[in-house]
Amino acid sequence: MPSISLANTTNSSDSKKEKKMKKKVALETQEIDPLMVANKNEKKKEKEKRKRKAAEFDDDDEERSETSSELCEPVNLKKKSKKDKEEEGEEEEVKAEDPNAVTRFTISEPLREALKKRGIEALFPIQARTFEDVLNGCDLVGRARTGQGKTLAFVLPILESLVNGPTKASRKTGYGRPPSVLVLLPTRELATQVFDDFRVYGGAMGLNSCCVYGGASYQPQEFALKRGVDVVVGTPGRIKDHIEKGNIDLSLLKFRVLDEADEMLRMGFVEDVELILGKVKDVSKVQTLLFSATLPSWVKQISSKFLKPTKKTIDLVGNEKMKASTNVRHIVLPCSTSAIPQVIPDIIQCYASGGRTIIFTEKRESANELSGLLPGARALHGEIQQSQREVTLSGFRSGKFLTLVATNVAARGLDINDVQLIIQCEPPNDVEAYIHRSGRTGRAGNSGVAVMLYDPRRSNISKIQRESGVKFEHITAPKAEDIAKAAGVEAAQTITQVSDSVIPAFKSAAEDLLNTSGLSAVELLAKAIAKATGYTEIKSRSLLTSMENHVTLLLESGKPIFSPSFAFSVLRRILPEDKVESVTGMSLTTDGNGAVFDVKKEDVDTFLAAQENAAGVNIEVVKILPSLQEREQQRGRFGGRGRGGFGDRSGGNRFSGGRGGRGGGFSDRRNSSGGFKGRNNGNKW
Ligand SMILES: Nc1ncnc2c1ncn2[C@@H]1O[C@H](COP(=O)(O)OP(=O)(O)OP(=O)(O)O)[C@@H](O)[C@H]1O
Repeated sequence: MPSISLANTTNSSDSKKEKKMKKKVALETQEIDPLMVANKNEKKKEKEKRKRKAAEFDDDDEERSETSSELCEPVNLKKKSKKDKEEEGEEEEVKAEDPNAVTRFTISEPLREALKKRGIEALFPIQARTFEDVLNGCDLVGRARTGQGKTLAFVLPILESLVNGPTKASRKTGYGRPPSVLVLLPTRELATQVFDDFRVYGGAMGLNSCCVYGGASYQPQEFALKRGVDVVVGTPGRIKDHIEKGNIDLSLLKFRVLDEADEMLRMGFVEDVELILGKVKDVSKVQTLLFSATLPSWVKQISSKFLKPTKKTIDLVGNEKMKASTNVRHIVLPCSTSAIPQVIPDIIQCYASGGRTIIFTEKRESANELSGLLPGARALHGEIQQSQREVTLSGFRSGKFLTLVATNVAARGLDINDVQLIIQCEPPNDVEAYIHRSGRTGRAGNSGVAVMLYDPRRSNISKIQRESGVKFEHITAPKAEDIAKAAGVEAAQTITQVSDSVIPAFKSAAEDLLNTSGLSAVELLAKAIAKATGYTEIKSRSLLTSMENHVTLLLESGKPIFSPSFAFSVLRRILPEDKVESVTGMSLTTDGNGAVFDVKKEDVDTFLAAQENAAGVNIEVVKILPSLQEREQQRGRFGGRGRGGFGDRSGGNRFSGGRGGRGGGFSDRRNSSGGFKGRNNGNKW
């Protein structure tokens, strides 16, 4: 059990109080302060910035985006004249000063109203940059960082085109009409989310949409399709099934959209996608749009197969070094597998600002296991029944619980309000996964925090750093005392809210305690608060593996240490075998002159005293974790006596301490699926 219990089943009014309290704590506890206070202040600034952001056109972006526009003649897109604006009144005029104001685009009144209801009065850059091209009939590849509004970048111009624009004339209406728009997405959750945008904004324009995905029953989907819809949103497998059953007729299709295209293709949907796109007889009459935050080069090659040669590319990331969200604090924290369940509640306490947290694991079993260990958390992965997945996601969205433990099934596209913190239990296999996972926070101009846990001996964070352009902040696990302080202030606040009416009932017990305990009233109250927070024992954490009641030591032998086995041999010369055996996490320092490792707190004195047994050997307690060599640098050096396996302290469950076994699942990346193959439940999420 974690030593700190989390009250993460609060409702939204509680969460407001929580946030207030956290700010107070932040001002009182120095280690945590800068993060929280900065977060809050940043948020305020972010809000103001967000307004400005929508208005910004980056000249560099202009240069970065390639365009080829021969076939794309502008239609009906003149900006409003001064006279028009005068007629619409002063308020409209002020908004129109914003170059990305909705009023400056060919967006009709009902759509404008629907946007306004959702608080959108200006387009984000990717939307502003692609709007005219899509409305003009261009095929388009669109790329912008996570959370920058790529969905509306295709939804808005498509709707305008269908209702008032170039595709209006040839669009069929009435009962049994075939769809005009087909949107393909990799996951059901994402399909539902994008469908919701089409439902709301399309509904405002008098257009009908339906959503089709595997795991749900066919009948309602068939019924909707037969009745006739304008927009079909769904996952490739189920859409293919409907096409083959004759439920979807693509003969009058005007738009096809591949959202999160790289993921769809990576998941093994290539054949389904090709088959679906191949069903369109006359491709010259169909516009194809492809959007993602990540477009690996192999996707660009594939896109040239599906999109016209005259396609436009609007790439707001381009060759910029930073590919991940710039609104997110990207943090790494060393942590052994067995310490993960204990460390996560502390990270949430310090970095979630009372908001939602998504924790990513590599495997489904790990998501199940971890969600069982974290109070109030729920799991989401591909093996969970669709109906339950929907319940879980909607519970998370509505704030019924604040911690979601998910596999990559939640990495892409999910847009959930107030996700403040992302925790990745280990570095993902590819940089795209890092970019999308961390992008579940810091959306639409808000700020967020992404913490990635790693084992220095096994993980390679510099590859992700290099490829994503992220400059990671290195921290160690929040200190127990700070967490206790934070939790204590929260509990104290809760106690003051307890009704005075309970006092008479508990007064005599309190008096007895005061008279017999030998403690002062303040000391007793401190214990009561500790009990209330579930934090009855202060445990120290090691800097290297974040394990409770362990201490990180540095070994130097007066000459370079080339391998962990050499470090072990030095220890063996000066310490009994059982003490050497108890060492965990042996890692080499980047300068090659030392090795750091964890020992049990009660063994620290033995290790420090042992240095007297050999000249030139120095052992000391580490105050600040030095820079460590990564897996690549240490590869092949862990041979010595089979030591150094990641799971060497994993026992019964994959998170708890104890010896024996690699632990599998959570800890062993070599057991992981190594790819997302197959459709629907065929993938390993
Ligand atoms: N013009 C706008 N003004 C304010 N908010 C907006 C605007 N456009 C989109 N949003 C909001 O921004 C959030 C992120 O949008 P969206 O999910 O489309 O991002 P995305 O770029 O597709 O992200 P990802 O790459 O993670 O899928 C949504 O909550 C959306 O409602």
